Amino acid sequence: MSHEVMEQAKPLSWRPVTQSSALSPVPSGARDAVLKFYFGPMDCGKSTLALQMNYNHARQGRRGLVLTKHDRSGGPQVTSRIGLGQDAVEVEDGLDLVRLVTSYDHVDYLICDEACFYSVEQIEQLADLVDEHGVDVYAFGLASDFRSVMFPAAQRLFELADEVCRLQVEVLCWCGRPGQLNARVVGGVMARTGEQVVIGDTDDSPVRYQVLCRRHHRSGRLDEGSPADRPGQLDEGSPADRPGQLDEGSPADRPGQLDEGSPADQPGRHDGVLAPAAQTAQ
Ligand SMILES: Nc1ncnc2c1ncn2[C@@H]1O[C@H](COP(=O)(O)OP(=O)(O)O)[C@@H](O)[C@H]1O
Ligand SMILES: Cc1cn([C@H]2C[C@H](O)[C@@H](COP(=O)(O)O)O2)c(=O)[nH]c1=O
Repeated sequence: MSHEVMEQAKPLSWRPVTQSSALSPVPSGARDAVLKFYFGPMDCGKSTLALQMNYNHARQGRRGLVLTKHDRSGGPQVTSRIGLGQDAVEVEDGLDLVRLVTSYDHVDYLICDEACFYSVEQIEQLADLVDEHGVDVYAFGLASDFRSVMFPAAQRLFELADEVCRLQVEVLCWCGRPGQLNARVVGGVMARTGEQVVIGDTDDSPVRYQVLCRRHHRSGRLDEGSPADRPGQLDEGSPADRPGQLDEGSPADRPGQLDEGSPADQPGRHDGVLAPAAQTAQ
């Protein structure tokens, strides 16, 4: 273990258990270790839950490490929009997580925020830590990017985790449906191509992210007033465009009934930053 890694690896969480706690102390190795992945769109409370879980494990006398990569704050920390924060180990490219953890005396659990940005190799190392070292791993992150394509690390977590859990704290699309996917909005237009990783927020920056339901992520409609940005997609006038207003006759209402000719009908087809949809809405 290099000196540099040891320097990074300070944030070991542990608190003496006190009588006033409602939570019982938990002995190390009380059960099989687990790999859990909590996912959801931006702003759905992933980092908040990560910090809460760290707090609870630590106050039950367990020793944990908090890891992150590319937190919006720019520092090696986990920050939540609700105002909580905690120093963390930055998971640099090439950091060996097994070596990191085994350089400590004893670690019961890991909190891994922004796990979607880790390498696939690092996800394998997390599984090794669970299976061979009895360390509980709680990973948090986006499942998919702005194109609705899975991050490689998230995909590996879906494949390997003992449990995956979709978080939803009523982060809604503008239409009222549950927010599921993140749009990247560049100069007011939804991007369909670009770098997979661009750190940002859901504020009103020139490059920002917006949480949408699947329907409006696919059609590219960013608000009630804007028409869809893809040919053949639903627009404001369509009865199928609001929850509870589904029109049985509309081809877009049913999985498997989509019109093959429409680019938006084919998952995985992302044809560039589309023109604002005045040109394309029906
Ligand atoms: N002032 C506030 N009061 C209550 N909850 C808040 C406040 N600010 C933010 N939140 C909560 O924090 C959530 C975002 O949490 P955060 O952990 O930053 O999300 P994520 O890591 O998934 O992007 C929001 O959905 C909201 O529930
Ligand atoms: C969709 C998407 C997001 N990102 C970045 C933007 C933010 O910095 C993080 C997500 O943070 P949060 O804790 O979930 O709010 O991911 C990205 O780089 N690429 C994308 O496609």
